Amino acid sequence: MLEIQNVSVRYGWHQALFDVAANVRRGRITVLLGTNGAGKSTFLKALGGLVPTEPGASVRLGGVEIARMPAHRRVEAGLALVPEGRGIFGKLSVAENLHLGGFAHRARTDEKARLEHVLELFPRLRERLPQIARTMSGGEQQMVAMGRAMMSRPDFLMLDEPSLGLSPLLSKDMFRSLRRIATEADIGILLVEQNARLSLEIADFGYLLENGHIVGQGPADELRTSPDVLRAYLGEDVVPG
Ligand SMILES: Nc1ncnc2c1ncn2[C@@H]1O[C@H](COP(=O)(O)OP(=O)(O)OP(=O)(O)O)[C@@H](O)[C@H]1O
Repeated sequence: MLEIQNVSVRYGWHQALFDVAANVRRGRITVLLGTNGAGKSTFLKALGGLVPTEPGASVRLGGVEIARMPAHRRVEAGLALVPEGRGIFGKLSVAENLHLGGFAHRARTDEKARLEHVLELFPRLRERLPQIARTMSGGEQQMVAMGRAMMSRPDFLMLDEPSLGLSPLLSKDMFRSLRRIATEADIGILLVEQNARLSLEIADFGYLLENGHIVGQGPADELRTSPDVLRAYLGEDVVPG
């Protein structure tokens, strides 16, 4: 379990997150929904150690406090982030990108097995290993980014808008891969998504973030039919009664 409490973030005078708390379970998909500027990316960066949190934050991964660790040690502890815009190394080959993902100590001993696992999850990457990453299509680059994160042998995987720029068909494929990663590899997934409809279809649990505050939470199938969620995130008018 990833147990998050009291995460507050300030950018100078602007406070982006206020005492955010959430739990992410292994083998499950947890989605964080929120409108533009709600603080979703900030939350993932704070958990990954890429932006500082205010004193009092607690992030426990399998019982170990990681909130004051630098980013690379959080990866060693088992937390991987696929940032918005994917963050792959465009000039390097697919194989080199994957190799860099396996740099964590926790993954080094079994890099071959890790690579095999990643190539089973994303078979298309196998035939593209020598290809320069930036020449891949958007969907393929997303696979490289997810594959690279998986190479660090994470217990928890955070993804920031993985469906951005993908066609509806590719988004569905990508969400299906996430489901497999969660279930087959027993990894806890924390997903930030604009695509509320698709993400609530595959998620187990969801949190709603607005202006830096958690304003709702519940099982994904309940959120899918909640009038507040329909109105705010699915752009649907709710007929009274
Ligand atoms: N480096 C920064 N410096 C100052 N303010 C920032 C910085 N990064 C983000 N913010 C502000 O913090 C708030 C939350 O931003 P964040 O990117 O986390 O939102 P988001 O929910 O991910 O939005 P989106 O869906 O549009 O990507 C916004 O008001 C944003 O302008």
